[in-house]
Amino acid sequence: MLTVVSILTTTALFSLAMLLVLGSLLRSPVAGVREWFFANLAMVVSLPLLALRTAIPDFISIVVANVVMSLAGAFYYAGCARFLGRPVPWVRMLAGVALIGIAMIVWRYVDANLPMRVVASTTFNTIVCTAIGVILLRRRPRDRSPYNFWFAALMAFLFAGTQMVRGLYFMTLAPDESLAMLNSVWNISLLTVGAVVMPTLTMIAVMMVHDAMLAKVEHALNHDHLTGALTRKRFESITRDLLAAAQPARPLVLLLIDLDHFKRINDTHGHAGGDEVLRAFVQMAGDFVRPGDALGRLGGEEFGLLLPATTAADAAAMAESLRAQAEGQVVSGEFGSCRYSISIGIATAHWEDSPDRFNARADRALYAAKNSGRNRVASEETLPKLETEMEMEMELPAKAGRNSAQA
Ligand SMILES: Nc1nc2c(ncn2[C@@H]2O[C@H](COP(=O)(O)OP(=O)(O)OP(=O)(O)O)[C@@H](O)[C@H]2O)c(=O)[nH]1
Repeated sequence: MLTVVSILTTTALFSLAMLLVLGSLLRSPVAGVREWFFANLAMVVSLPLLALRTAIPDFISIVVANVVMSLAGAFYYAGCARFLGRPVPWVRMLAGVALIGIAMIVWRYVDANLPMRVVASTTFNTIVCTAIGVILLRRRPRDRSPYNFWFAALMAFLFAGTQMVRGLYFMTLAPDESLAMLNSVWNISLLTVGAVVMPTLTMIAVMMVHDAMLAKVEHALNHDHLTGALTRKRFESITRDLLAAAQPARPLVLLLIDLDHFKRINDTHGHAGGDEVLRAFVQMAGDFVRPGDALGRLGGEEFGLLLPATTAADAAAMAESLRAQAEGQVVSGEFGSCRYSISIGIATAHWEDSPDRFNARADRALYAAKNSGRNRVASEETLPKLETEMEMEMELPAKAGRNSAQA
């Protein structure tokens, strides 16, 4: 038969297992793991102390055990806050834990009252668990699957609910110190629900940590480490998707952007100076990127900007303003300071375009922009029409050829 001791012992063993799992994640760079680890450690310490009631001094099994158990809730909340990049209200939480300690001392040594001790600890748990559910739902990252966050929040609300009901139930009992009231069917049922919730919350925390690590890996795979722009592979995959979805009413435009005379910048300011210019350009271009647009680094100093649902006229205006902004930008750093300019080729997707052909048409425009003196914008639509693929291939020299021809 289930007793308070058997429930506390089982939960302590669950928490120990989760502690070991969290231990394996302590070295991960994800914020919050350390606090969740301490939350479980507090559970592992406090539950046996509660279970040892009558076998050890009351001060340990009542005051210390309840304070440490309250710390578990506070640490769990702190883990969530840190995981979500929010400040941890340590002062308020530790004040709450101190109040629990005072309540335990008063209702054990001044006015012995077991029901009021249960009410005090369940009130604290209800508040902390509600706060956990709220922060998880309100602050969850919008670019990740909401599943873990809803799951954890529902568990936190379930725990808050059972704690509240348990507190209300004990409020109806007469002041007493008889442990028999702990073994009532009501208390055992509510404790059983509570017993699965804390280890489950930790399991979800582990799922959230894995998801956060996956997000970091995905970000590293899809973004160029120097500039933060999308990688060429990711950019090409977005191009394919957007091309497939493009319609005459929602034209797709590609800007191919190349920094002018970048070799000279490297030669004058060193490779580190060149890197700084690349970073500054992407940061500046980021201000032009609207939700749904995609900016990728396609090679050394060549970038692509995809503009879905954009007319050729709007794209040309954006390109011109980007060019003017680059021309006016002064990049400074340890290397000194320098100016740079960009050339831009524009192409609007045709319904029959393959990604390669779309790119080649924008590249043709970029070549025209470079050829006519650099620091310009050229649109493929304004160039003489080419009839065949072969003509396009002949028209487009390899980039190296283009550069040497223009140097
Ligand atoms: N600093 C830095 N330089 C790079 C990077 N990737 C490529 N480069 C340099 O970029 C330069 C590109 O030179 P070119 O292709 O000749 O082009 P360009 O000098 O910009 O000439 P145009 O494009 O014709 O205006 C080369 O010197 C590469 O070494 C990078 O990540 N950092």
